[in-house]
Amino acid sequence: MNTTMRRHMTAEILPAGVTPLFAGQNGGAAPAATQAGADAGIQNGRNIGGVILDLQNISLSFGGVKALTDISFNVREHEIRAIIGPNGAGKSSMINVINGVYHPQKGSIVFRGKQRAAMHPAQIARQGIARTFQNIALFKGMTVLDNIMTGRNTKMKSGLLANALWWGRARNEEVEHRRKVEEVIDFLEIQHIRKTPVGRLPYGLQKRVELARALAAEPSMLLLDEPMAGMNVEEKQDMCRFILDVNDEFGTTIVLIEHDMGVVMDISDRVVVLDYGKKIGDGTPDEVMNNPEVIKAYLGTSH
Ligand SMILES: Nc1ncnc2c1ncn2[C@@H]1O[C@H](COP(=O)(O)OP(=O)(O)OP(=O)(O)O)[C@@H](O)[C@H]1O
Repeated sequence: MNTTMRRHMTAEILPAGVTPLFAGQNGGAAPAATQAGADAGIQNGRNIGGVILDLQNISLSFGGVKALTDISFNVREHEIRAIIGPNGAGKSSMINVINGVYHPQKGSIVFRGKQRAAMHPAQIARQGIARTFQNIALFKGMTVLDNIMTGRNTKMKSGLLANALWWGRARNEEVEHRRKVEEVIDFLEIQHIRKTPVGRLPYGLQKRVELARALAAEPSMLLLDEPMAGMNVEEKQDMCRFILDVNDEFGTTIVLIEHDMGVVMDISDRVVVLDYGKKIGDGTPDEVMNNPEVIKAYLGTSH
C-alpha cells in the first residue's frame, strides 16, 4: 500500500465513540494543502487532478422538506472527498443526486466537462460512477461470487439469447467478466468466502463484498455511503486500508459519507460539511476542523 505520504492511518483509528471530535485525532497528520493551493497537481505528495465533477447551486426538496439548499462543491480526479454533517444534513440526498436517484429542482451538474441532463442511475453507472449503500444492498441468498458478478451488468454487451446459449461473444465476455471479478476478489482478500452465501457472512465482510461489487464495474468514481457504519475497530481499519488501496492502485476518485470523524480526517483530501441541507464548510481536514461554524454544528448534536 502506497500510503506513506498520506495521513498515517489504520493503527490510530479509534472507535467512533472514543474519537475526540475535533481534538487533533490525527496525532500530527502531515499538513494538508490549503484551499487556495488546492489546484490540480501534486498536493501533499498526492497527485490530484482537475475538477471532474462540478455541482453548482443544487437545491432539492421533498414536498415542504428542503433536503439541499443552494449547494456548490466540486470533486477532483483521484481525490478522496468526504461529505460530512449531522443526521438529516442532506449527505445521502447529495450522493443520490450525484448518481441520478434524485433529480434536483435547481442547479447544474457537470461531469467530465459535460453538463448533465436528468439521467437514470444506470446511465450514470455506464459513465463510470459506482456506489455502495448505507444499508447493505446485496442478494443475501446468493454467493459472494454471484453478487460481485452482478456488478458487471453495465459492462455486458451480448444479447439475451447469446448469453442464454453461452455462444461466441457471450462466452468470451463471460470469461473476461470472471477474470475481472476474480481480480477484485483477490484485491479485497475475500477468496476464502467466494462460494459463501452473503447472508451468512458477518456484517463487516458483507460491507467488503458490497465494495467488491462496486469495484467490479471498474468505476472511475466511487460513491461510498457510510462504508464503516456498524463496524468494529478492526473492520474499520481493514475498510480504510482497502479504500486507500483502491484510490492509490486504481486511481479511483472517491466520494465518501462517513460519521467517524477519525476516519474522515485521516483519509480525506478535502471535506464538504452540510448542516440542515446547507453547506457550512469546505476545505482540507485541517481547515474544516478549525471552522467555527462546523464545530458549532457538531457540538450541538450527538455526533
Ligand atoms: N425520499 C425522501 N422523502 C422525503 N424526505 C426525504 C427523503 N430523503 C431524504 N429526505 C429528508 O431530507 C433531509 C436530508 O436527509 P438525508 O437522508 O439526505 O440526510 P443525511 O445527512 O444523509 O442523514 P443521515 O446521516 O441520518 O443518513 C431529511 O430531512 C430527510 O428526512
